[in-house]
Amino acid sequence: MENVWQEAQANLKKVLTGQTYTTWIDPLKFLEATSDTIVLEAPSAFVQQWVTEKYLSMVKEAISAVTAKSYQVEFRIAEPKPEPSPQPKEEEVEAAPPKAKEKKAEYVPNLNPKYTFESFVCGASNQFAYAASQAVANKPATNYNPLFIYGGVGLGKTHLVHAIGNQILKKNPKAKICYYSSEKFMNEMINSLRYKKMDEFRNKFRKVDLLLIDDIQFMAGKEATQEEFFHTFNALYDSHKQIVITSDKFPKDIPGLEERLRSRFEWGLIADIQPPDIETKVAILKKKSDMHSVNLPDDVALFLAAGATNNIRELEGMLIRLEAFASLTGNEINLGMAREVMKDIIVEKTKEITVEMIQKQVAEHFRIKLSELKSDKRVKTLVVPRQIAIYICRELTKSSYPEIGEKFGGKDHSTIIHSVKKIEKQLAADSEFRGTVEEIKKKLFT
Ligand SMILES: Nc1ncnc2c1ncn2[C@@H]1O[C@H](COP(=O)(O)OP(=O)(O)OP(=O)(O)O)[C@@H](O)[C@H]1O
Repeated sequence: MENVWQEAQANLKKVLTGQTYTTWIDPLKFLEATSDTIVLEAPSAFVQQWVTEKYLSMVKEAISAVTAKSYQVEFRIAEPKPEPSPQPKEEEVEAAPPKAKEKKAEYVPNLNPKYTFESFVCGASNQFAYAASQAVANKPATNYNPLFIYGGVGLGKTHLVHAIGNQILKKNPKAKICYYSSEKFMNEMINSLRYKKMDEFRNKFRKVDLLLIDDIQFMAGKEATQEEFFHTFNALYDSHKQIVITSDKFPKDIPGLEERLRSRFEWGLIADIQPPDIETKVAILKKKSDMHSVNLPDDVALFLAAGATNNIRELEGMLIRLEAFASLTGNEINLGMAREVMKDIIVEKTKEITVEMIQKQVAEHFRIKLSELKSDKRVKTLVVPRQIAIYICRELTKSSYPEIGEKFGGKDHSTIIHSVKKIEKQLAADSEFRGTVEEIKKKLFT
């Protein structure tokens, strides 16, 4: 299987820019494979996170192109070297004076600069967590300490936590900020125990201004880690330093979390992130495509948002797949391309939409009878809805012009073509009209 990964890498090299390949794909090493999963080693949690977010679907596709079978891809972070990661070189020099050590690299903030408040789309589902994060970033360790953000997978917890860090860093470039996943906290603690460096480990965390701990639920059941974290928490809290914690669950619902930690997590503010509504998903897609300087038409954004799960990471994966396809083929993104590229991913939703559903939705929207919509009556109040319905049928179903004509009271295909052209023209010229058509389509998808 190692060969498979090498071949997949070679294929990815052909489609990615040199820098992207060298930075993200080349460092991934094959570790092992089962009948349905390939495990790769990432050199750091950051690389793992980035690849998962940006290139996972491409990686999976590259593997399945070689094996003709689809595999899950899992990552393992490379074992930390005996010296803890943020300042390995410093720590090798045992004799170096402690102050010099601390100044140099102890608090190099491992924040993703792209995760900022500006790049975060605020909607009804995440408004509370967003506002709480901004409050903390503007006045750390004042009102909301700790800030505990919880929500389902891929809903933006990590993004918000980095945004807090980035914002604080912007105001105070010397701020000592430490972002750790609870897993990394545990691994580093184990290593420090093993190499008798616990004092260093403790000091590092206890001197920070802002401690960001992601996915605290992984500490569940790990008593020694919780004990250590408990002391870190107390030390920081007592010296009025801000702590931000994320989890996939409310503190009370994390099994195997010690009571004393749980109660501390409830001392500050607990803010939840709910699954996004369709408008927020569309807004996120539009923002991400703008950031990539890619033109994503509204109807395509709506199609992706309606077909995606609530996990924004998956939504981003779809966008990246589409962008990659458009760039590799040299074509503009449009709805037809999106349906083709997503056909294995968004199967259900596209199949569901039928001519009958569209007719019903349009008739309801314009408050006319279904029989009137299909009739030959030439009054404007019927002609426009009819043409809109025909246009949407052509766009969202696989029906041919004659088939659509048949379902609109036996109209011939030239009438159908004329209707589609008419609507296309009006869509290009009239934004209010575009809004009406989008609204009808949105109702069909939801
Ligand atoms: N509201 C949003 N606006 C812009 N991007 C978002 C938003 N919510 C999530 N994302 C993006 O979705 C991706 C996944 O988000 P993130 O990693 O923060 O989720 P998470 O809740 O921490 O997931 P996990 O539970 O797996 O740790 C990131 O690329 C992030 O930028």
